[in-house]
Amino acid sequence: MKTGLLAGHHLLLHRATINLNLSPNWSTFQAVLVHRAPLRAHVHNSAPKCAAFPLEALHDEDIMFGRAVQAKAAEANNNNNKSKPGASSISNNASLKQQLFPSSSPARAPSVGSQSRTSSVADMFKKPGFGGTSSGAISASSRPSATTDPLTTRPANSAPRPPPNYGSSGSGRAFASLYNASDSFNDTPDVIEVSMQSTRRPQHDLTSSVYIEDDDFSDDENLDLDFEAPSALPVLPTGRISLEQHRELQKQQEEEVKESRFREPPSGTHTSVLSWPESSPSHLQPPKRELNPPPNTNTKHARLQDDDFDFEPPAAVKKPKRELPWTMEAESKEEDWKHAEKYPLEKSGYAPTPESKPKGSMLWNTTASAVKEQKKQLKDRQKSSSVAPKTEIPMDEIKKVVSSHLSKASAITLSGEQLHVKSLVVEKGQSVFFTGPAGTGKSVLMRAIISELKKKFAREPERVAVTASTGLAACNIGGMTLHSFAGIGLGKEDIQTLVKKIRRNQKAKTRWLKTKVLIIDEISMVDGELFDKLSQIGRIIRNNGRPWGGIQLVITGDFFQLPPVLDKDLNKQRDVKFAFDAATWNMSIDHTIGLTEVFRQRDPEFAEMLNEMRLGRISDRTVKNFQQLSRPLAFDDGLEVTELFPTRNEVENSNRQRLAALKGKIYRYEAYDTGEPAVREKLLANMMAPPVIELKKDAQVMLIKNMDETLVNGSLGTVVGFMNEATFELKAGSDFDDDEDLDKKRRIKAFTSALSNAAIEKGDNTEYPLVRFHAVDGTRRDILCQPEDWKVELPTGEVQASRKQLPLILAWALSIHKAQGQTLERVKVDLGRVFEKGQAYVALSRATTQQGLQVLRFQKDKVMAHPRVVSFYNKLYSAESAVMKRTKVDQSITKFAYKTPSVAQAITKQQQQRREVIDIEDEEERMAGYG
Ligand SMILES: Nc1ncnc2c1ncn2[C@@H]1O[C@H](COP(=O)(O)OP(=O)(O)OP(=O)(O)O)[C@@H](O)[C@H]1O
Repeated sequence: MKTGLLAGHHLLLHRATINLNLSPNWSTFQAVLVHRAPLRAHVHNSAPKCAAFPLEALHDEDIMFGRAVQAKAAEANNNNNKSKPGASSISNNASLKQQLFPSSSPARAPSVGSQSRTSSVADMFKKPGFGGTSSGAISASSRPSATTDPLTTRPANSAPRPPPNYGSSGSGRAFASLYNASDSFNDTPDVIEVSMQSTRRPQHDLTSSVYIEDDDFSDDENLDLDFEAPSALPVLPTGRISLEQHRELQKQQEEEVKESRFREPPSGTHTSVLSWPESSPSHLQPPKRELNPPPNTNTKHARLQDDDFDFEPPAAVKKPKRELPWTMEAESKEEDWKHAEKYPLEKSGYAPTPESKPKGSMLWNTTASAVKEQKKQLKDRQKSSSVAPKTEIPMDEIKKVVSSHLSKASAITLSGEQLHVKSLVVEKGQSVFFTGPAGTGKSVLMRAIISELKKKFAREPERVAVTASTGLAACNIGGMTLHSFAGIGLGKEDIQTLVKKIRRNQKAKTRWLKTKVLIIDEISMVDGELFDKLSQIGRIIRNNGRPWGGIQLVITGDFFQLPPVLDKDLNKQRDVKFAFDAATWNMSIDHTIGLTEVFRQRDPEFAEMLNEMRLGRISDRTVKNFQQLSRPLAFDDGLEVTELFPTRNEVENSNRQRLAALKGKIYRYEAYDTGEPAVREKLLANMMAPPVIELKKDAQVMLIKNMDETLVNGSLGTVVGFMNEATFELKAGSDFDDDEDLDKKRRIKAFTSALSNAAIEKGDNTEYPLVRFHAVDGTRRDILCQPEDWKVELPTGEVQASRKQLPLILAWALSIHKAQGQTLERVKVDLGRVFEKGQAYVALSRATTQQGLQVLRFQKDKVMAHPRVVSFYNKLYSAESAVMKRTKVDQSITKFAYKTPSVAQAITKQQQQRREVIDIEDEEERMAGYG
């Protein structure tokens, strides 16, 4: 239905651009027209290449870019203050604060942010490349490649870009690398309320400005309709209603439908708010009274996700059930059980009080087999009542109690700088790159952002695309790889071919069109060429001249960690190209933010040692300290040391030996794979979940799927036993704290016993590992690990292979690659075989303390930082420091970052280090030696 609407809108657009004498009643058309207007304007101005511009001549897109900016410039020029050079430099100072490391001064962010955005627009327009007047405080040279040819990049190892001119500021060089904010790329408002005669639109005569080519209609559906649901959607009745009430309601709705169908639009105006594309006319009416608001179910089962209980349809839609779950089997729908199987406690979500039976189940309406079934149920119920208490238990209460018992893990509270980033992304809709040393909470922050964005776009989940550079990292945040998102396969072809490929792939195309926010995790492993390609593809597929076609980017990672994996065949000729080397990097991001508070290592000395490693500037003292960490680790609390190796073979050997050394029965779990046998094996070869996993009691394991906020991919645990689901529920029900309400204990115990019986009767007696996890917030949680699904999607979007397996791997040993992103309390690293830049830093920075770290064969020259990465961060830090000096915000930063004395100390040290970095001009040269 939606597709039909999309195509319809677009068709109207074409009609409109040819002939403006269109019916004014089509509000949706107006919105589309406005949305597309800048593009059409461009099409006119670069007319002869209308259809071919994105594919044949990339520099034409710059023109498009320029045109879009020009339109904005007209607005900006109206504001004299902003366009005067003096005013520009003042606002640049302000914008500098905001854009460099705005996390440093969150309190100032809102006002400064708005100022900076305004000034940056003005500056942007003044660039010669954009066709505006050119006396801006930022010279065009600050972004030479952007204004001439966005895809022409300088050679990987060439000299840094020429420093921009910031007037009197001596620190402008750094500013260049960070100067990203630009209002010229602002999103048009989501709800567009505009007249056809709007003066805000560019002064183009649309009737004569458009060249329509034969194939111009071929991508009619390629519209990004940024609809916003009307503010007043009807609320479905959620409580029980009488038959009369129901009839009354129905009548009322029918009348409304009739009315709205024949209602004439107000005459003399072409302005109207977009309607929800899939809504019936009645949806445009104010909401009906809510008869019975749904119960507020905030508590969760330990294994449930945030919104698990949101699946429940309103009571008026889904028939409330009075029977306890184990008596419902015969009549429950397949979906109910699927869901219940996944989340056992969902079974308890039934209303306890009798409900009037639906028509079909009345006695006089019932078939003989149904009567038989009812008798059976009655019998079952009587049987259960020998276990369950006589009085029926309110299931909501049970659910609440069980959940509160099981989810004891408390959520992490975000720090000030993390909150600031979240607000920039979620509330202000800015494109942000947040970075920082290992352990500064980038992943935690990203998870929080994703969760907020999912809430924000709850009605249109497809608006948020969660991706990461590698499958492993993607798995970590519940997303897909950037390649999969884009539908480009390996992405080796040129842009033109890739665009064709995507257009043939309906799912990928839809993803590109629907996505409003694109999350990219572990950016350090994204190739710069790929970044540029995707930015261009976004512009083409979405028919939008802004970078990435106007998609908001949320990017994180630390370029000092693992670099992109080079394709041995294709990239023999060139050095690694980081995402920040991409020609479109600066223009794609509004804010670059450095997180400074290290959470993983609370010991300032250790944090400093790691920071030296990160920068590749290791003092003799630090070398000595690391060498002293070669002693063996010994603990008697059951948690074993995790060994990190550079290669997979080393990892497998180590795990095999450790398992063999354990006594006890082996439990073997074979994966259930699907897919064409010919390709299945290959596709599933790199999957984190192994084809077979053998476990024993006391085996050390790592969770490879996210369960909730604190039990995440990477959580380490120990197998404490094996049991079936029913036994586990029984344990959960009986194993309460002493201070729990006795009555509740009794109820839960009764409930879980009954559940246990039901499961056994169902014949589900498989024993799964019960794992005691060490959650990321420091709590311990016992989880019965049952099989989960992993899927491999082809670029066509089809699932080509899947695997069902326990979400566990043996974790005495891990590869450094797999360990990226993890926090480990006991780590042993042998640096002897480290071969990649950033590898040693990733490995050692997994540890939380020196006491929990053993390092073998530490050599200074094994610790390599890429010189261009060093240079990139030098610019960030020196730019930030310049702002700090100029605005004297040091004190506020210290205050802002202050948490505990030890952390404050660490922060102060980091600040000192940052200032040191400013003065190491020759450091880059020294670093080049590592190349
Ligand atoms: N606001 C916070 N309060 C308390 N602990 C936090 C906070 N943010 C992160 N942490 C903890 O710090 C540790 C590191 O967090 P996280 O893995 O998100 O860091 P990171 O920057 O992604 O590290 P890396 O770059 O190594 O992947 C985790 O144990 C996490 O629970």
